[in-house]
Amino acid sequence: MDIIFLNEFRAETIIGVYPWEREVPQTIQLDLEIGLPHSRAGTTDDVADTIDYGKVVERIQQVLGEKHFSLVEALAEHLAQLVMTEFGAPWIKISITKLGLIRGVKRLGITIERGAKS
Ligand SMILES: Nc1nc2c(c(=O)[nH]1)N=C([C@H](O)[C@@H](O)CO)CN2
Repeated sequence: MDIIFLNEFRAETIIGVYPWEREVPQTIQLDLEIGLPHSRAGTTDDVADTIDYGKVVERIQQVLGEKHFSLVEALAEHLAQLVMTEFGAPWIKISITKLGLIRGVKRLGITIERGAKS
């Protein structure tokens, strides 16, 4: 399977379980590996034959501006389902990282994998 990756994609969103987190946007980091349904683009050299990673970034930024989750688990699940259904990815691995939120912990978050990797 061919895999597109997006590393250290940083964006602002409202996320968290505490009242202050419902008011103040936080910078989160997203790391994605997105399986492609086929490897055609390697020979056709045509963006129509792959998943356009620019469009994935735009769509995720839109979601982060519009939807507010409590848990990193829920955000990861939502984005995983979105990329699979809207972009036709058969498999995705996504990590959501909160940065420097808890004293003594540099990064914390979740990694999930959905779909089938061939
Ligand atoms: N498993 C999780 N635990 C916690 C989460 C979370 O998203 N998943 N979130 C919080 C708070 O929002 C935290 O980020 C603030 O310190 C606590 N635990």
